[in-house]
Amino acid sequence: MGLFAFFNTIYCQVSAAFSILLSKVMGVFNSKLPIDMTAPKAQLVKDLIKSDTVVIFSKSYCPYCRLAKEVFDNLKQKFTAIELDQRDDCDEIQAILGEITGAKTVPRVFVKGECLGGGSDVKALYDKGELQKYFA
Ligand SMILES: N[C@@H](CCC(=O)N[C@@H](CS)C(=O)NCC(=O)O)C(=O)O
Repeated sequence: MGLFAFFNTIYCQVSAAFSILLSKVMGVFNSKLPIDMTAPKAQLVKDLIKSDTVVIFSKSYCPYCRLAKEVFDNLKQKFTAIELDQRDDCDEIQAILGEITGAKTVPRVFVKGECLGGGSDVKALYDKGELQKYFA
């Protein structure tokens, strides 16, 4: 692993830990931030999930997102990546993904509309030969 990738991974781990900590702290004051799943933004996320066989909600600098993309590249399976860090509605979409999947971290990987989890989850499924079954 190169120096940049190493620090990138550390940065991602810290930002993921910070976001989990923040959500726990918020939880003390506000049991759950309201997310309107009937709002147009939630509908947009649902439409994006259905927009391709494989949809990856990603951040362009995230090593786990790169891992997920590599897995699908290895399978020669095309995917749509939505780079949330390049959008103004990044936080809003992550909150909605949190509501839908139970986690707000990136990547959030969907295959045929089903959330398979994050980068490590997809890699584990690939290593076990289970991911391949979705495209058989
Ligand atoms: N085990 C998870 C780790 C994912 C993770 O730590 N992602 C970081 C970015 S690299 C994250 O979501 N940080 C919080 C954020 O960006 O909002 C996976 O494999 O997907």
